[in-house]
Amino acid sequence: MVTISVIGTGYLGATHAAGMAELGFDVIGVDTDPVKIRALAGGEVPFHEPGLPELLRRHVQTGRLRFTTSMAQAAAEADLHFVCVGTPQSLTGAADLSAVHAVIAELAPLLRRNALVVGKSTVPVGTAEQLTRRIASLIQPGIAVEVAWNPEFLREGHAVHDTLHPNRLVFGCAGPSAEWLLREVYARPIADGVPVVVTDLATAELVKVSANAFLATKISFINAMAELCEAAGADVLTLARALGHDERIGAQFLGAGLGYGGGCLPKDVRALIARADELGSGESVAFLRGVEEINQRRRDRIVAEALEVLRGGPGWRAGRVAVLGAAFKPHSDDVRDSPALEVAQRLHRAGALVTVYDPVAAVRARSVAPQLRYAANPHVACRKADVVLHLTEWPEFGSLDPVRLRAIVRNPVLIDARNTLDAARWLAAGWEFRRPGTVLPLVTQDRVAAG
Ligand SMILES: NC(=O)c1ccc[n+]([C@@H]2O[C@H](COP(=O)([O-])OP(=O)(O)OC[C@H]3O[C@@H](n4cnc5c(N)ncnc54)[C@H](O)[C@@H]3O)[C@@H](O)[C@H]2O)c1
Ligand SMILES: O=c1ccn([C@@H]2O[C@H](COP(=O)(O)OP(=O)(O)O[C@H]3O[C@H](CO)[C@@H](O)[C@H](O)[C@H]3O)[C@@H](O)[C@H]2O)c(=O)[nH]1
Repeated sequence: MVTISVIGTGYLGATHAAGMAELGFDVIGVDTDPVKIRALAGGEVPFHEPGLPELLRRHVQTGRLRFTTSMAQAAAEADLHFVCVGTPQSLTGAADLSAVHAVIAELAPLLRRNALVVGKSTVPVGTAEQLTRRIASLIQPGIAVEVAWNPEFLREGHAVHDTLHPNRLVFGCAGPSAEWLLREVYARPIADGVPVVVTDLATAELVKVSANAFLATKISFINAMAELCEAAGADVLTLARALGHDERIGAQFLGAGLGYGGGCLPKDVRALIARADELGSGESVAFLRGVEEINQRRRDRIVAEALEVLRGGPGWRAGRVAVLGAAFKPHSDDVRDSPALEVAQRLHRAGALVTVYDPVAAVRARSVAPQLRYAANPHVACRKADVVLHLTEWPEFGSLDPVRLRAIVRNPVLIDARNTLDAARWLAAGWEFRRPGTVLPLVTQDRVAAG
């Protein structure tokens, strides 16, 4: 059985390493961050991901899953190396590939036996071919090292499930031996019926970014419709439900609200635009600039609405804003390009006293936005608030008691920027309930039969 290394043990790599151990392989996780490696080796996941601590601990205890900062150890022991390092946005909008190149520069000269290097990081099309040439120039004579691309589609907050039960596997291969080895690694999900798409390196790289660009487009489409609904007095929630019943459209990713954020969709859309420009194909993806603009307008919209409430209310001089949610989405503590945190920071810059509550992301949020106040629970966050903003749809916000909260705030105005709260409950408790792009329950035109 092959031994696997997973290089880069962040959100993707730590989950993938534990997933590979669950599939029965001996796995070595490698990272340059000694603090992260110490935590993982001790069975601690340094971020919030449901189900991952249990999986990690189980396999650290069996000894099947080990962690090290030593690339030499990974090179010596593993036959297959998954590259899972970050590819953040650079100043130009293009992907910053320095970590990927650093891995190859360190790993390739250390290899003493044939190996398969499998990219999982999200990269611009053409990267794998470039790395193939680079590896060939760095390896010892007499050994064969192949490059394959196996993009990852996991969602944060559902990462363990998505790793063990992906909805498809994509293998970008330059030759048959890579495909054979990848089929061995994923034998269990393949036996469970997960479809496999085997293709060339470039197509595999492009599948990943185009999937994210498509998801971003779907979100911006429904947010554009929300703008139109607002202008026309129509209801985007009903519109989305009616659209979603059409199987050709599908109900997922039609959640209108504050728009997309996180460590993937925003940067991958920008990187795709940048790469298409480099390839002389900028025109083909010109619409993605519109997708981005719509997404940015959602944040602008909520900031403007909160300021409007503050200006009209009693506490404008040092208006108090309660922000519910800091993570870019629920079930994650990731605050990379978080719409919630951007709105909170912009209101702070505008002079408001902003207090944020998030069930798990407060520590990370504080490290990037220390100027904001953080509360230990939603009730403390809402104390004397002039406006309450619902910016990340954590399930616990759905069970807040609007009657109790009304007694705590100074001005009972709630902006539900994620469109998931039960408007009727808040209205019945005497709140001014705002939900851009929607018609509030008493006058709803929804005639779609329940179910
Ligand atoms: N987060 C996700 O949900 C997700 C899902 C699919 C794909 N991806 C893609 O996976 C890649 C990683 O994303 P992430 O969210 O896990 O990022 P991350 O920042 O959480 O993790 C990256 C890790 O790589 C490590 N690293 C950097 N340079 C290194 C080096 N030279 N050697 C070894 N380790 C090194 C960092 O210390 C860090 O722990 C990105 O390309 C991302 O687009 C992420
Ligand atoms: O209807 C929706 C669905 C999502 N979002 C927002 O879109 C963002 C991204 O959500 P999601 O895609 O669930 O989160 P990620 O964990 O970033 O996952 C995306 O990015 C990963 C990294 O590339 C990919 O692997 C996944 O397939 C892809 O869904 C979040 O801010 C959500 O709040 C909406 O606004 N409306």
